[in-house]
Amino acid sequence: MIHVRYSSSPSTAETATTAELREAYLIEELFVPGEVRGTYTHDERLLVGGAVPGTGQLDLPAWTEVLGVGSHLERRELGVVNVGAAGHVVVDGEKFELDHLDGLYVGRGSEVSFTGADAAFYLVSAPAHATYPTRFLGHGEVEPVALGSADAANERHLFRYVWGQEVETSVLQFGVTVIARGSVWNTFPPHLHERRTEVYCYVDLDEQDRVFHLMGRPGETRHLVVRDREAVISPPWSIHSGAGTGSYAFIWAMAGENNTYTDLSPVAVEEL
Ligand SMILES: O=C(O)C(=O)C[C@H](O)C(=O)CO
Repeated sequence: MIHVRYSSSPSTAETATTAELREAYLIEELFVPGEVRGTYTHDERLLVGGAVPGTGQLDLPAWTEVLGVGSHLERRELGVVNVGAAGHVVVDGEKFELDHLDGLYVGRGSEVSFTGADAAFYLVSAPAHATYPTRFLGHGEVEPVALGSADAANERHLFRYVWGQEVETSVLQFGVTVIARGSVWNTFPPHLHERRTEVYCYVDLDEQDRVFHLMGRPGETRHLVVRDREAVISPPWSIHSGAGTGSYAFIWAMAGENNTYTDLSPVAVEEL
């Protein structure tokens, strides 16, 4: 099953009701046992999905009605992060074992399938102009960048899996940020990147916890209340930040004009 979201202007968000905001930017029910589900956004033509194989095997769907191709990666590259227990991703016959929060980059042109009784794979694909090698990205093998502080309640570790360095991609960037125990804030102070769209997928929240995700132009922020394994589309004009009621992590993924991680504009707290 695939859904399509169209691009929106900041003024649409500023006059939207809570229900309209959620319909436009929040992605719910991505992870359903026995299915691969996807949402395609016209913002940078990013596609995010969830694959929950259960006892069977799932193939990455072509979603021809939306992508216009016979195979999903005919014109795209793919990022995968396992948000469940250990499972396998098979790429052109080669089997990769992914544990919780391990990642995989898959280059253009490959065929992909998923197995793992308790695995849940988060997927993000973007248009690609070239083919780059598939790479396993072990969560434990990536040196994290430490950000924030306990005093500011924004201490966190940013695991950059694919960020325009080391692993070659066309436009895709993604990684995982883990909030330290006792801290609540992600991406604060916030930033914008006019040349890229980003999608956040919040994971590892307890059932009763929520993240209050901040979005919108800096002077006109709105919020979305987000549960475990839900994703939020962040268009180029929107900040993307949040505070959680308990511990959590999130997968960030971007595509756009370039794959230069540092091409962003900090937003001062005074501007909010
Ligand atoms: O906690 C953070 O700060 C982040 O994870 C920031 C993301 O990497 C991001 O927004 C990239 O533009």
